[in-house]
Amino acid sequence: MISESQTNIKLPSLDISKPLDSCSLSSLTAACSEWGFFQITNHGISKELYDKILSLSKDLFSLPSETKLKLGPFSSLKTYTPHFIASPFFESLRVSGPDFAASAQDSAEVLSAPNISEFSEILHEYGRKMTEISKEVLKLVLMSLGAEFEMKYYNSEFSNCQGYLRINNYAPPESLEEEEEAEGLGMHTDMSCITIVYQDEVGGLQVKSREGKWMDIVPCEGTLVVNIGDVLQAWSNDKFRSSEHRVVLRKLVNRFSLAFFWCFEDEKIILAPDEVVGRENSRIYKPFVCSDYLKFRENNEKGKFEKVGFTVKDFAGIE
Ligand SMILES: O=C(O)CCC(=O)C(=O)O
Ligand SMILES: [Fe+2]
Repeated sequence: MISESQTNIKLPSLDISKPLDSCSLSSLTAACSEWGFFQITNHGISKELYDKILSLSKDLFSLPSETKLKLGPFSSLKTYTPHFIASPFFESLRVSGPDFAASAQDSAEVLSAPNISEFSEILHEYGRKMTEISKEVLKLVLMSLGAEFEMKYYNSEFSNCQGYLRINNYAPPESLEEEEEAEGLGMHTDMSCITIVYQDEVGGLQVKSREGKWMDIVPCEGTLVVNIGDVLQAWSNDKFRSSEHRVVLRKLVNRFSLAFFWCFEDEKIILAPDEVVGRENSRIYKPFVCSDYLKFRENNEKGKFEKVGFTVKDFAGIE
């Protein structure tokens, strides 16, 4: 169990329904390099949509473990991560794009879920919307390097990105005392380009500062949390930071989140363009194939999320 002092951080909140002014862009630049986290508003995902996914997903998560394990690590679909893999208090269902409807339907059918077509339709809608949001947000992140970077590199480097969603269900141990916390999801970095999280009002998401202090990312209604992943950190030659983060749970409070990962295609060769590195800086990473890094992480983690020492720098960093 954890007991450390935490502090809140104030991340910029960008209204993505209108063009960003130069002030917002510079706060985005600062947030991407300092925290690797920022927030977005006016994204078009309604609370109703989230609540519908929550209610349908709760039905699935409340099925008996034997049923859910039909989608478990040893089944053919492998869309379900049971308790005790990432943490004892975490389970998750993966819905993959680009055909989110088909992916959701396949899992729901295996579970003989009660509302298969509703589940499939609602995830189609969420996946489609998050795909559009991810593209827009990635463009903004590139613009934060300078206006020309989006024009130059968005189409050539990022147009084959793909998304997948993790529906995360957290339940703290019953034995937890009043002031105690449990790790719902251990410290890790994401392997994506960017991740967009819809967290509920419970809170518990924390990011590690450069000084090693855990900081709370306090939920705010209507606001999604965006973070930079490892492959974008490498592509940006460390101009953007893929920060370690985790989720802590408090007594008797369940938590539910939707994490959407926007990733390079498997065969993508990740290499920071010279212009991104900049003449005055040296190159930090060797070129690498995206799926080789994902395999490196999987093999080294033995099913776990975290483990320091297996970062993109360990994998492709130039000494
Ligand atoms: O549940 C959350 O808020 C974050 C989840 C997360 O970090 C992840 O799934 O990678
Ligand atoms: Fe994460």
